[in-house]
Amino acid sequence: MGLFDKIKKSLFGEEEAKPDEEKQAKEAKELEAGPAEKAEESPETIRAEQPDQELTDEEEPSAAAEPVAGHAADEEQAEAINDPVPAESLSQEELYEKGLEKTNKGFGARLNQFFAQFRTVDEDFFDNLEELLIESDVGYETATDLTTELRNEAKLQNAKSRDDLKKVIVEKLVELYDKNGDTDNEHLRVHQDGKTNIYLFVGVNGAGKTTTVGKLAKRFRDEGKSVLLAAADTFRAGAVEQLVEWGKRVDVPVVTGKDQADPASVVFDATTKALHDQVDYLLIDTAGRLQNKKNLMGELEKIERTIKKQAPAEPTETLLVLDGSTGQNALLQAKDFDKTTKLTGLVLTKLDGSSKGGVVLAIRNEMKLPVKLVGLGEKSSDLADFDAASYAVGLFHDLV
Ligand SMILES: Nc1nc2c(ncn2[C@@H]2O[C@H](COP(=O)(O)OP(=O)(O)OP(=O)(O)O)[C@@H](O)[C@H]2O)c(=O)[nH]1
Repeated sequence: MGLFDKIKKSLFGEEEAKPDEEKQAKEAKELEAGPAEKAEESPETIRAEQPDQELTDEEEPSAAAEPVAGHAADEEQAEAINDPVPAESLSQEELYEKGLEKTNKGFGARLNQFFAQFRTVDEDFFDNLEELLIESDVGYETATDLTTELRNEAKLQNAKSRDDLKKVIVEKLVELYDKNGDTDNEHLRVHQDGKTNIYLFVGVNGAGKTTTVGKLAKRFRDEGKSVLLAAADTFRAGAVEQLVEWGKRVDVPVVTGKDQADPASVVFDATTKALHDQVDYLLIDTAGRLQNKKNLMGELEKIERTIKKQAPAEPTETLLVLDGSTGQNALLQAKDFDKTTKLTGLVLTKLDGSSKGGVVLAIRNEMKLPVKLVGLGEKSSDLADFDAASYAVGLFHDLV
């Protein structure tokens, strides 16, 4: 189903589900019911060799994680990981709608309020709309483009009432996202020749990297793929344990190093193992860092070099994980990280929180970077491929 068919269906309703929708719903169901949710046996934890920092079997794992900004306490995280299989499986549209409830109450409610103030569509209306869009973090350029397009469309469709324009806004948002896209880089890249796919996850503290790696590992395991995780976040105490816990839950081995070990050495060992064992996916979790701290960013460069040296290719994906509630700062993060490690896409997490949502458009418009995955909750099943139509409709479902 095309993007606009989806929007139309959502806006105007449709009696019958189309075949690909049914397929999506079925796939979602299968994903939820996947066998890997409860690991019966602990998978391997592979300790990376640290020639300079030998670790004996007797050594205790690091102390419990200090809560870091954006992090729940350990028990809460364990609880989130141990989510029961939901009684009712959700289709992608339902997952978005449920996940975006809070965002919708923020951004959508503000738009609703705005529409309630204006009865007629005049210049004043468009000026105020532009302001509201800028405040909603879509970015100045995007807000201006969008308002110009809406002005033209309003003329074209002879839309005089505010209600006429509500639907046009959603359509235009999706069109704008689509227009700035690169059709060859919309979804997660996967090697077609059986080579190991290496996904590197980067981002600031607490953005949701470890959680995303865990959720994605579950998805691939449920698809019957072989997966290896690399715990290259040796900086935050507790991060390694958090990933090992995910590994146990989704039955995937994890390569670890000692706390404070050189993350590049963990990546080296993990890449060697992944290539040797010909696993389908190697997912690398890295430490959170401030994008403006040179030495930390240098560490990422080293990790990237390590991968390239071993697998004479780029990482298949270098994904920047962004907290959806960060607003305009997300755009700055994307620009800074892109300078250090060439990004191939974004993961937008915590959209179930009160994210302003608009920043997706700003990043897309300015950096031409696609959002590939979205986090819509803390459970292992709360991960979806980004879908602009579902996103826009989820954002505005009270509005339309
Ligand atoms: N509600 C919600 N919470 C999320 C989502 N993704 C991650 N979280 C939570 O956000 C917190 C931080 O997530 P992590 O995955 O540990 O973040 P990180 O980027 O690995 O953090 P560092 O290791 O410090 O760099 C945890 O409490 C997660 O449970 C999401 O999509 N929705």
